[in-house]
Amino acid sequence: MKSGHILVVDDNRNVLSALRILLENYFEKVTLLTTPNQLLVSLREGKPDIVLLDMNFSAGINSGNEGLYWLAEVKKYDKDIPVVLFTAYADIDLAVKALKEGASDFVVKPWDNAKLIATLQSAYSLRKSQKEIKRLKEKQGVLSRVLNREEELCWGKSPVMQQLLTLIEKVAKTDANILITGENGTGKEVVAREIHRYSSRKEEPLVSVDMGAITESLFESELFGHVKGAFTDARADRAGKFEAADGGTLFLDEIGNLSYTLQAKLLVALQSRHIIRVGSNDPIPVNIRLICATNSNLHESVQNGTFREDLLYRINTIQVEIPPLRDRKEDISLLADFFLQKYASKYAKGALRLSKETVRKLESYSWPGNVRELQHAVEKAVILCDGSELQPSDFYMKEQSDRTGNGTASIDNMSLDEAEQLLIGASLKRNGGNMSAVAAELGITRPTLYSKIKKYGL
Ligand SMILES: Nc1ncnc2c1ncn2[C@@H]1O[C@H](COP(=O)(O)OP(=O)(O)OP(=O)(O)O)[C@@H](O)[C@H]1O
Repeated sequence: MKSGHILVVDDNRNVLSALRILLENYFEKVTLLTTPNQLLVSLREGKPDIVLLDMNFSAGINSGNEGLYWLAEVKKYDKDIPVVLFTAYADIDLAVKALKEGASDFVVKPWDNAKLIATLQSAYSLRKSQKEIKRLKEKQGVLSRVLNREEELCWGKSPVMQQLLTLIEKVAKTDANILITGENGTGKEVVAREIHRYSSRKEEPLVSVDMGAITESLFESELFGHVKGAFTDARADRAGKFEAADGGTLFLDEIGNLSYTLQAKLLVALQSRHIIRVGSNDPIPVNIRLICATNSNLHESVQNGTFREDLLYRINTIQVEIPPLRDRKEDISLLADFFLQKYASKYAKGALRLSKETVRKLESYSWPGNVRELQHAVEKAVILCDGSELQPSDFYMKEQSDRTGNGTASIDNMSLDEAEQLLIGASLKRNGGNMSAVAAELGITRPTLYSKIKKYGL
């Protein structure tokens, strides 16, 4: 099917008639102008996709200056509209000048029909791609505004969290690589989103990759993309997360779980600021701001040879440490109240409050699963409570000894979920939080382990 609108400007009526007959076979609409004086009006009213513009209009003057003048006028009106120039003189200097000034291409008269059509069609394809990119960028802008909308958060009043907030605001404005550390559930991902939201890249995407859930074989394709035919399932070209985050922020969660071999591949991409899609040889430049998070001590991992020192230095220009909830007890009641209001509204429970004894119980618990565990505990209590004041009995927290495997918990009366939770908790403790070791010990994959940790708020 024919598509596209071409505007042809030439003062030779014979040329125009010949072009009309030729071009109408390929384009949906062909507009002809015998003088460039009407060019801007035609651009405004007709909105052509491409312009085919003669270089010389005044009889006897063949300097090409008229063409260059009108080329500049078109570009002033819309810098993206492709302009193909037509000249009777194969003047290479003029062609180079016109291309430098923004012409998409150059055709010499008398023209060869096939070449002229090929030139115009490629200019039209360029126009279509530009329009598509513009449309996608607008869509992405809308989406990122929706996704980056202010999240309802509660930071608490502890000095350590206030300092953390100040640090977040300060570092967000720079392009420095940031390493967020903290136990599971402390809010590392929340902090990464906040840093992105306060940064100059906030209109661009924040792309998260869970390194704990990514398999060794899919790593390169997920991060760097692939070209069609690179492997059996690669049915089309696909961009990876680096490209998706171009202009924005790439958040690599659980970076400590990346194998040594893959760490080297990641480092190459970070150092060169280029990626190469699997199956291709062409480097693609990427402009990303990197934020990583981990619950392990990467300095220790460097010491014991499981994490590359050069990668650590590359990713932690600034380290943001989120303290565990047990070390900021003054925030527990605020957070509990915050989640209480959130879930009371979600589950249409009316006004709810925590009794004094309940607050005491929450504050004296050690919250090994941190904010996530508190959030789950409050949600569960809200769903199950009857009155408007939540009592200690509405909160079921296992003694920490149960979870860590140090105590004398018996599995006789446990559900399958509880036993699983107990086993994972004990293994995590034994292995000092090393996910690979825990997964190996329990005979499950790292992604499975990871999803169970999330599920139980461990
Ligand atoms: N300041 C906060 N205000 C409100 N909710 C929070 C806050 N911090 C964390 N949360 C909530 O706690 C849960 C855990 O947060 P998040 O996923 O950011 O933690 P994490 O440290 O990245 O966890 P993991 O190490 O398991 O990936 C989320 O549901 C999040 O919304």
